[in-house]
Amino acid sequence: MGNPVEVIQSVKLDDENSTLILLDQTVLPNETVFLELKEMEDVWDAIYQLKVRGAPAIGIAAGYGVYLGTKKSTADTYDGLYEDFKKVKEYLASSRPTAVNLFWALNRMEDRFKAEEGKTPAEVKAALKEEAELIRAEDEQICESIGKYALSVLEPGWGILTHCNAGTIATAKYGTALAPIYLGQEKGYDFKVYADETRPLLQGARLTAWELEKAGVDVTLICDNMASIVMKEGKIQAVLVGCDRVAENGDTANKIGTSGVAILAKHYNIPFYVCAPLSTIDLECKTGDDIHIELRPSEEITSKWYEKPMAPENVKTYNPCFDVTDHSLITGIITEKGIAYAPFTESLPQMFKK
Ligand SMILES: CSC[C@H]1O[C@H](OP(=O)(O)O)[C@H](O)[C@@H]1O
Repeated sequence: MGNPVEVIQSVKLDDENSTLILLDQTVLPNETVFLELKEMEDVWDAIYQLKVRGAPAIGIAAGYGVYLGTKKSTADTYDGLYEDFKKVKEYLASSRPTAVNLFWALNRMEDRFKAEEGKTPAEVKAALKEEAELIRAEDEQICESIGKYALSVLEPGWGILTHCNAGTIATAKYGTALAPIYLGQEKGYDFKVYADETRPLLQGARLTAWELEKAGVDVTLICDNMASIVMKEGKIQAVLVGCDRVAENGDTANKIGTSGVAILAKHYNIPFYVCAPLSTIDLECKTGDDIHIELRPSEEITSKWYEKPMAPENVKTYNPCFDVTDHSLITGIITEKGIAYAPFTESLPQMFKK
């Protein structure tokens, strides 16, 4: 039986060489390639191209990225360094709009910068490195805690459907939606995971199936249009998904197709859980209508995975890469502080007070 915790760490800092090391998730499962990035333009591109992806992993990469970008500054005053810091922060913030962890991490790094007011540039840079390392280290503990809370609503031997990839490579370790799978495996829970391939970028086929097979977990890959039949046939006892931004009322933005899975789960009376670190919950967003949904290039639909385009050249396309699952379709939102149940406008803020 494999050991999930040995699954590759997807974001690392090589401070000695001022380098951000990223597992390139766009070439998995066929190649395992680590990118060594020194320039902010390359970090921006890695986030935009989903070379690093998954809300928590994006936040961790942004924390290290803004540290490395600020480390390059030659400013010899606190204020001068702050001007350079803000330029890097604003640049990285423009890479992708939906996953709140990007902005949460960058804002947390700015708060730490401000907490160091009056210090020398060298001292501030050291503090930024420390904060970026804390973001990563905390994420490991957060995901493990989400996994433990999730196990409290699952039974050994259950069929679990998941969408996209909210696994260990999308976080510091364990993942969010996959955390209970890994923790359950260590306890002999013998979950049977059904992974939606998740068109158009196939995070489920390329990443979740790869991660879980590598860890020795029972995983079955299905096309997105098969979610209904596996539920109807009684193969699924729970749905677990990740998230990119949770609004105060519980409306949740996650990979495109998630809301359809939630509607199916409601129809078949199957519990549907969102696994959400508090860093992905945005109480400033009152409802899902306030969440900016990223639109992506047409080629991801028409040609990215094929030697020749599989659609008429220049056909009109629409490629929103997230959708919003209405809070009424969500059984519970599993955080590192506990499970929030409806009414989420009351239960979610309570999670931040624990
Ligand atoms: C714990 S990963 C959360 C979330 O991020 C993924 O989006 P993307 O692959 O575009 O970065 C997906 O929606 C996951 O559920």
